Amino acid sequence: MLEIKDLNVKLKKETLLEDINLKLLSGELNIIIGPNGAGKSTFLKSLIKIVDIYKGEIFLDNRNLTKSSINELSKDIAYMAQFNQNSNLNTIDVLEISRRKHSGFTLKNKDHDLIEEIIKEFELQKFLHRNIDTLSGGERQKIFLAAAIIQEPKVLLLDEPISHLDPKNQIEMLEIIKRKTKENNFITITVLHDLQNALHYANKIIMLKNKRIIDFQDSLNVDEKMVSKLFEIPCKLFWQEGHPFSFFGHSHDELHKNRHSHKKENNDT
Ligand SMILES: Nc1ncnc2c1ncn2[C@@H]1O[C@H](COP(=O)(O)OP(=O)(O)OP(=O)(O)O)[C@@H](O)[C@H]1O
Repeated sequence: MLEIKDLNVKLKKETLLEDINLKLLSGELNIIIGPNGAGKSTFLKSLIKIVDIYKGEIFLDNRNLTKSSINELSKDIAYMAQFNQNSNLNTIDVLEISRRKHSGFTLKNKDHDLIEEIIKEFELQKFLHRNIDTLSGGERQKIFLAAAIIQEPKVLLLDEPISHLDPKNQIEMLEIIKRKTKENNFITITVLHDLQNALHYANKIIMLKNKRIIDFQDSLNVDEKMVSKLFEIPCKLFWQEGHPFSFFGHSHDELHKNRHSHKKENNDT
């Protein structure tokens, strides 16, 4: 279990996170949703100490991580950033370097087997010896996701891991994240802007707004009122055959009415 107690983050005089309290379970996918600038990325960064914690404590399986350095934390926590930096490395180098965080400098046969497995799972064969700086945004995002998962961490932190992917790749990556979380008992925390995918794949939804957690729910219990309050826009939400559908504040003004009737006329002729 990852237990976060009264976590506060300040940058100079500005408070970026206030009184965050959470208990997150192994084997569960927790998805953070919330408006731009709410503090979602800052929260992930505070757990891996890219930003300093001003107040509060973090416990992993009752071990106090609050005073651990980034290097110590990276044995237990893998982090995929929202914006990938250029690195001038080939894909295979990125995967091998990531696996070393788990197994130490000398990789064994079983590490190479796992790397092979991940390459197939993420369909990275074509890019193995390509410099990742030359790859597309989506290709790169898949590699960094594979690199985070291959560390087999206790805690997996993913900041908008599918933002550059097409719909098929988005679904495939979310399926992999969910399955690996369960199989490997990861405590996964993912930031996502897509509400439908968040509700479909998450075990738990963390709602972050104005530096605070305003709700923490089983994804099946999330309702329209909570989402409308979070994003300050009317939201319609319904489930069909196990799939959530959401619509945000569409206005039905003259402009839209004209557009719809125009479309209907075209279809009629
Ligand atoms: N290094 C920094 N210096 C100044 N302000 C910062 C810094 N890092 C973050 N902030 C501010 O803290 C707030 C939270 O930022 P954060 O990136 O955590 O938001 P977010 O919820 O991830 O937003 P988004 O959905 O837009 O990615 C923002 O107002 C941001 O401008």
